[in-house]
Amino acid sequence: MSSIKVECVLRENCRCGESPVWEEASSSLLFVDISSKKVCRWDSLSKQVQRVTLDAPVSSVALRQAGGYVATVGTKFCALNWKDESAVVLAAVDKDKKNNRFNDGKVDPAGRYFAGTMAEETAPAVLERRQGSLYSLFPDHHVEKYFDQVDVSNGLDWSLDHKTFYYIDSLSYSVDAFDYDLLTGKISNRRSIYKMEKEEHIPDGMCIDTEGKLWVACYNGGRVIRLDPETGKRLQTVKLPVDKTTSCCFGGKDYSEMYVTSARSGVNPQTLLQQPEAGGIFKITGLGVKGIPPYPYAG
Ligand SMILES: O=C(O)[C@H](O)[C@@H](O)[C@H](O)[C@H](O)CO
Ligand SMILES: [Zn+2]
Repeated sequence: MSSIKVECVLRENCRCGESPVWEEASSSLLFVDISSKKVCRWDSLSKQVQRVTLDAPVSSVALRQAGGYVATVGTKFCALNWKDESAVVLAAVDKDKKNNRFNDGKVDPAGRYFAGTMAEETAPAVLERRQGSLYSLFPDHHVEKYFDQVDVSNGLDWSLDHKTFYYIDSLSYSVDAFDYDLLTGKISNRRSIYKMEKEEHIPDGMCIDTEGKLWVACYNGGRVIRLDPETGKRLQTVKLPVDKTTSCCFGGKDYSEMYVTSARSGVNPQTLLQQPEAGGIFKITGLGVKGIPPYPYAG
């Protein structure tokens, strides 16, 4: 008997909600609205939202060990001071690609901030292809580039033993794995561990659970799917009441709840009537599996 419950906890009307991150210290969910250039923090206790608007599309946010946050803003890795709403540039990438911006990002278990880029879209999933690259910002603020030729750099996470890096380039319709060397931050041996089914549409954001299984938000698919990276099999599908589900993370008490972001951009007017919560933040309870706390950026 399933007791899975999906509820819209915040009707934020995000144009492109992304990068949900649980901040345990404040019982809050951080997320971004990329095209609105906003970082948001939803307090799960008071239900209040604080919003900080930056001067360029902000595609991911992460905790910072020193306090405050880091975010990918335009093509820059930035430190974000929440109180005075200021962003300080730590490093810039893709300087020769004026039409590029960062997309999804996440911190690795050693405190490096990984994020990839893409060409700006003219419509959802319509863009100049192979313009993106994957980077990471080390704690000393130097940047390493892993590879280029990326279409839409998206979901990423690490296995529980830190020996595998999982990565999604959305338009490949594949979830990939690499061997990961935590000590050096190097990746190698790329392979696909899951190919999307037609009705699952585009793989977007991703997170891992305490059993080492991957959860992938399916853009246009209105669902999150649970994958076994060892067997390459889909284990579970949880449907949401909006099509453009963009990313997911665990949070809440003991990381037993899942939070899912969504997008409103590109949803046509008729669909919006049936999906008024498009662009909202959803909470899934009763999954029976937990997540792990996000790693903070160590620099
Ligand atoms: O949310 C993101 O990661 C991108 O910025 C979005 O624009 C969509 O996911 C993309 O269109 C699907 O490929
Ligand atoms: Zn994404």
